[in-house]
Amino acid sequence: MARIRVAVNGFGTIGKRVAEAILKQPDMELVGVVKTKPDYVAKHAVSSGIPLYTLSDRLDAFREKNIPVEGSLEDLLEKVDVVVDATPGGVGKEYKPLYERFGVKAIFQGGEKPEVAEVSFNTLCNYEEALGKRSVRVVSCNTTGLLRSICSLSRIAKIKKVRATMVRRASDPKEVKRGPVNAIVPNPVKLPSHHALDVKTVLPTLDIVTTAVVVPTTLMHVHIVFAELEDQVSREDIVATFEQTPRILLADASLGLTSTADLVEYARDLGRKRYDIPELVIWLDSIAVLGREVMWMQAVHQESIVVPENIDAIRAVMEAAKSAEETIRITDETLGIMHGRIP
Ligand SMILES: NC(=O)C1=CN([C@@H]2O[C@H](COP(=O)(O)OP(=O)(O)OC[C@H]3O[C@@H](n4cnc5c(N)ncnc54)[C@H](O)[C@@H]3O)[C@@H](O)[C@H]2O)C=CC1
Ligand SMILES: O=C(OP(=O)(O)O)[C@H](O)COP(=O)(O)O
Repeated sequence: MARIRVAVNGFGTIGKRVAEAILKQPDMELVGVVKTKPDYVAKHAVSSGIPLYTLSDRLDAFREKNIPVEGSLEDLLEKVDVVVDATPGGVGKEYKPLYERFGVKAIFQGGEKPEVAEVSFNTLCNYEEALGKRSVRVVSCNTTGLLRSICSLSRIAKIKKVRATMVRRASDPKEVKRGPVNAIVPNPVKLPSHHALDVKTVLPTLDIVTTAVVVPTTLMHVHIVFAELEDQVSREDIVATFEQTPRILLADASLGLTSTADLVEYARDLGRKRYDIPELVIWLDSIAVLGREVMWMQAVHQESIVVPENIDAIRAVMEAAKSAEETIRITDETLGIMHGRIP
């Protein structure tokens, strides 16, 4: 069968990771990526063999810097079946009419409003809703983390309600203009935070409320989650469910995995590129059951958690895998994504 021809528009934190993940898929071809700036990232992409394109009014800027480009975004869209839009939040919607004009299916990111796409997406929760769609929005990193654990828990229990607090990282490591440097910032002060609404774009009937603060770290987000279940479920069953769910790792604090810094150090020890952790990490010791209430703490590596979902979304819109299980098997094997306990 012919491989799915894919473009990536926007080659930043998410775009470069998704592009590299596409290169590892047996059923996909990375036809090219679009960069706006003729900088070191563009030069490195070229030297890594990634075909580079730019916006039509930027071609000269690349030539002036002697960075070879294959053509414009429009040239690239002529050649592909799917575009992954990884431009900054809100920019993707500006491109939507162009993608439609070229008859190219589009995967958008969580920084876009839900209306940008026909469906908001998380593989474990609603893979089949995205089958054959023209546009899909992969929800943002915090929402992806919440959805993974909620949909895992839903396998063994009916969830009555979820209340969760997001402790958000201040910026990604490469960003130099964001803060706070020395404060904890309610985000927003007026409750609730937007994350629950985003979860509801995938699970519309779930009773969920979220709050958030931003803290001075770049490594990962941390969530403190409380769920009330319709029936009582044992801690053992909850641990077993998380343990058996793809893309969830359980971290054992008694082995020293007590913070996001330890998780990142472990990813470094694994030799993972950019210390990426596309798995959701749940602290084993934090999982507690009080009657029908369950609580746990989980960590989200914001730069990489949505990468596997982007790959699955490509398969979904092209109907190249009929079920979540089928796409997860390929994506997780090719990207080395684990589940179970660390280590
Ligand atoms: N960084 C994160 O933690 C996460 C980000 N997201 C979402 O992913 C999307 C992308 O975010 P990041 O990768 O973090 O942003 P980024 O700023 O790292 O990357 C965006 C890239 O798009 C380029 N760009 C800017 N304007 C463009 C245009 N008009 N056409 C083509 N390219 C353009 C920028 O130069 C940059 O290379 C956003 O919707 C964001 O909300 C989702 C999950 C996590
Ligand atoms: O935390 C994130 O999004 P989310 O809180 O909407 O899930 C992403 O990392 C992007 O966050 P940003 O808008 O602080 O760059």
